[in-house]
Amino acid sequence: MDLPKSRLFKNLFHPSILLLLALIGCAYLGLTHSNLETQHLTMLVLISIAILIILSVIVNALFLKQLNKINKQLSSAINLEALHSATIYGAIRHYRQVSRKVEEHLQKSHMQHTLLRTGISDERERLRQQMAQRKKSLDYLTKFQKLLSKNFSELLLIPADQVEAELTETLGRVARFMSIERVSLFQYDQENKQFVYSNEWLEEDFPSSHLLLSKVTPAEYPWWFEQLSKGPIVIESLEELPEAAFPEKATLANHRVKSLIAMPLQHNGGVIGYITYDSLTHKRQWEEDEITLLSIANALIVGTLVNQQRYKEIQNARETLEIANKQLKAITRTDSLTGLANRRYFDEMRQIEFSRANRSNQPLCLMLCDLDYFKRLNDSLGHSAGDEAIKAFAQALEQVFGRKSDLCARVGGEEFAVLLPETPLPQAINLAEVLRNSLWEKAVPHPASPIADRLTISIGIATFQQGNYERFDALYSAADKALYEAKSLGRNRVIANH
Ligand SMILES: Nc1nc2c(ncn2[C@@H]2O[C@H](COP(=O)(O)OP(=O)(O)OP(=O)(O)O)[C@@H](O)[C@H]2O)c(=O)[nH]1
Repeated sequence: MDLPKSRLFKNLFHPSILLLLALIGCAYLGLTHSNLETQHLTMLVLISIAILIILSVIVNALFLKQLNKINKQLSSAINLEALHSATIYGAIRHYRQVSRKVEEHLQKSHMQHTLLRTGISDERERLRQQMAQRKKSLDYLTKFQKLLSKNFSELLLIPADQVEAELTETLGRVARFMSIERVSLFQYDQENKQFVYSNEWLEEDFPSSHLLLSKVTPAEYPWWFEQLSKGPIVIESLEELPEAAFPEKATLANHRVKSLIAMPLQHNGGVIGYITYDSLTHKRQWEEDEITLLSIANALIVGTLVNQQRYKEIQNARETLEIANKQLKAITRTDSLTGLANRRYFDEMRQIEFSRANRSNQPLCLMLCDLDYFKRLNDSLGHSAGDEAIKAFAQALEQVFGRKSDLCARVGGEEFAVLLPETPLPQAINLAEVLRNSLWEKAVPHPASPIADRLTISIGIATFQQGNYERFDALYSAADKALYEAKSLGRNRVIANH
């Protein structure tokens, strides 16, 4: 390999060459211009220098050999074409190349390392944010879970007649927690085969679903009800609805719904209702855990509604039973032909009224009425005409005795009794006359009567006052006695037992 001229020139002034030249000069002067002793000393120095030079050449050769070896190793290490240099210069040049490549490699590695470090710190930041987000979401879900379990378990415990209002409040609490603006509950109406709005909670100033839609039939929204039969409907945006859901899309848009969750209320394998949780202000990405928690809440709502339904059924049954009891009681107290009180009820009431009159020291009048020659009416006009005549007299009784406290009863075939609490005798006699005239005015035909062309009545009256009778039976006997007297005196009259 040829050295460039500049390097050749530089090498001529290398210190070792200059030193060699200085030594040769000194040797020449020592050998030519000195005595024998000095010449010997000079020779000794020259021989020493020669040995040193030989040693230096050997060391140099060994160094070069070693250098070549390292050179080969480095070349193969960095995948360069193997260089073979016999000179230090070649080796150094090669080393520079190698070191440049090594430096480039290191720089590249450093850059990669820097990039890697940046990547790791980005990833760490991403993970940190992800963890913070997850923690936030977990906190939210934990609070949500607490809210649901507290509110809905309370709902199961409150009396069924208070559930209606409390359920709306509970749904409102859930809505506020989820930051949504409307929750609506629709329940299945078995009779009309439709879902009917039953409860709704609304954030202020937001439109009610109920005003737009109070009942929904599966025939109108087949897609909706098919989805509900499978599970919750989760809509993040109305745009994602399939074509088959066009009526639903139109209705939801009309209801200003941006996103919603609809939870079916399932019981005994059927859908008994559903709840819609509507976001009206913005599109929502619902969390899967939110839906899971709402499903748990749903089970509690179903339990509440089923309880409430049972309560209503029991209430209805109780009311029906009460009505039936009242009817039964009325039947047992009423005379079927006239609708007046019957003998049994009269017997129940007479003692009560007698005791009351006794206690309050108020007069109590008893009026006994008996239709005149009634057997003859039956015989002449027939039994049904007799029944009609009895009914006509019952009507007259009801017209004359309008006070609630007055008790008119049919106590025998054609015998009637009237109990008049807090009624003095003269007033009772007047009323009896009014009654007698009222029957006369009705002109119920009685062709077989020997005293008139129509049905007439005989009335006997007795009054309990100031303890004049010890027992009701005595009062009754007195009235009966007066009636007997009215009959004896020719009938169609009023007789009072004074
Ligand atoms: N049609 C009809 N007749 C009845 C009913 N209950 C009783 N009677 C009849 O009423 C009649 C009562 O007759 P009596 O007790 O002899 O008295 P009367 O014929 O009214 O004669 P006086 O009372 O003396 O005026 C009987 O013939 C009974 O059969 C009834 O529910 N319907």
